[in-house]
Parts: sequence; C-alpha cells; structure tokens
Amino acid sequence: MNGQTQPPISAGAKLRQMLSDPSKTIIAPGVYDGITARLALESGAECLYMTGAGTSMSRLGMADLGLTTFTDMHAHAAMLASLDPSVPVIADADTGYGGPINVAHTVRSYARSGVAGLHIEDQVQEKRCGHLSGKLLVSRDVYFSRLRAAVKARDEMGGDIVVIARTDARAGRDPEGNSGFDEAVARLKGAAEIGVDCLFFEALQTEEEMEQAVEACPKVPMMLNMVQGGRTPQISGDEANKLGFRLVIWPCLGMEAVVPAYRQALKTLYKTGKAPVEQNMGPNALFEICGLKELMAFDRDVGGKAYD
Ligand SMILES: C[C@](O)(C(=O)O)[C@H](CC(=O)O)C(=O)O
Repeated sequence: MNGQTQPPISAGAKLRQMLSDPSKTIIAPGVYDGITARLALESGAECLYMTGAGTSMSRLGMADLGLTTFTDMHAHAAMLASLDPSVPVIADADTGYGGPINVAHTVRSYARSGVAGLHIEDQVQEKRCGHLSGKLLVSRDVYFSRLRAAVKARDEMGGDIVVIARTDARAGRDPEGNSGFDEAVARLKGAAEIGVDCLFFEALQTEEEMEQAVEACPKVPMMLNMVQGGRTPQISGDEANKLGFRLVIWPCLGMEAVVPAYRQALKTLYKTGKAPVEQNMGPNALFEICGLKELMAFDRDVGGKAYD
C-alpha cells in the first residue's frame, strides 16, 4: 500500500473485469479525503468511490452545487487513485466540466492518473446533489454528445477507464419538460447504445423501481447509489445483487460517520477543556494509517538515515 508498485493489469481493466461477473456486486464505500481512503483500504475495500459531494465539502468547504472544477476533481481523484493502485477508484466527474472536448479531456486525464472509472451526468453546469429537488437537465442531444465524447476518448486512448452514464431524469427535468422514470430509462438506453460500460440511474425511489430499471436496461451493468437519508431506500449488497445491480456506491458513508463524531468531540472539548479520553490514538497510530512505517522502511532500504 505505497502507491509505488504498478498492478499487473490497469485499475480500469480490473474494474471492467469485476463488473462483468453477474454473481457479484461490488461494494464501493465513499471516500472524500486521504484519511477516509486509507481507512477504507485498511478495511479491505475492493473498490473506492470518490464522492463529488464530499470532494466539494472537504476541498472547498462548499455544498455540492457544481462549484468544484475539473482541476479540483482531477487532482483529488489522482491522489486517491495513487494510494493503492491495485484497488480500483471510481470517481465522480459531474457533467464532464463543459462541452464534448472538455468531457474527453476529463476522461483522458482521469484515466492517465490511474482512475478506474468515472461517471458523467445529464444535469446542467449549475448542478446539485442528485437527491435535492429542482434539478435541471440538458436535452437528450447534449447528454448523448457528452457520452459520445467520453466513449470516443476512452476508445482512442491506450489506457482503460470504465465510463458510467448517469441520468438525473427521475427527479429532474430538461428544457422541454421531459422528466421521470421513463425519460431516465430512455436516456440510459441511449447511453447503452453509445457504448458506455455501466449505467447509473440516479434517485430511484422504490425497490420496484430498482427492479424495473435493471429489467429495462439488461445489456449493460447497472450500479446503485445508496445515499443515506436520500431519495432511494437503503438495501443491502445482497439485495442489490438479487435485483441485478453489479455495483453499489455509498458516497456519504465517511461524511455521515465523521460529522457526528467530530461534533461530539468538539462538545467535549468545550465542556471539559480536554479532548475525549477515548480518542488518544497518538500521532504514531494516526500516521500509521497513512503509511508511516512503509515510508520509513523505504527510506531505510535506500540508505536514508533520517528515520532510523
Ligand atoms: C453520488 C454523488 O454525486 C456524490 O457526489 O457523491 C451525490 C451524493 C450526494 O450528494 O448525496 C449524488 O447522489 O448526487
């Protein structure tokens, strides 16, 4: 886990292989920074999901309203993908950050940085979290040109990256007023024809809808987004597998765990004047999460003396 060793196959190829097995459903915990990524890797995660919402909140201190740029998202994804190249990282790529040539640039840049997969959606640039109300979408034409750009960039480059088409049509509307379940299915069917590798039906509202969505788009693997407290009811990985989903992301898992814990620690600090006693891990144990021993061993191995 040192980011130095290249795996035998690329992260993208590995993810593609994992997605092709219908008997398995990949579980990808959401990570939003180096610490949560390291903790997920330590837990044995088979795949990581870089949340755009978490990236916006942790890098910018801002809500998920399309404020993160390509540069923010790419740098974050590249850092996460470098920590353990043998574990595929799927990263949010929002709208692709512009027109078709921007989308292609995003796909190439993510792939060259070792990101295994990315998703491109059909919201307008002034986007928002998929589980908020009032989402506005681009037309099918604009969406499909984004996806064609992503697929062409994937195909033209030597590397490999899994292109995931996301639609927000279930809870959003385009300039002609097209919206809802059927519009989402039409968009995902179009995406499948364009040649994307995986489908992301955002904000499914019931288990029946989950079943119908998978049935409606049988040719391409479908993923499921489990946002705690969001529009989609929570189901387990096994249940998702029975319904036919090949991948489940839990984007907010880290944020939902950290926010109440840190709030509680702050309360204790102000009340007692000290940090909570059960939280005395110490710097060594903390840094060990992020490779302290491996980094020092590397230094020693090559004759360094600084960390003897
Ligand atoms: C998946 C998602 O795009 C993300 O940024 O992680 C978000 C999650 C969230 O904001 O709750 C989404 O579903 O839009």
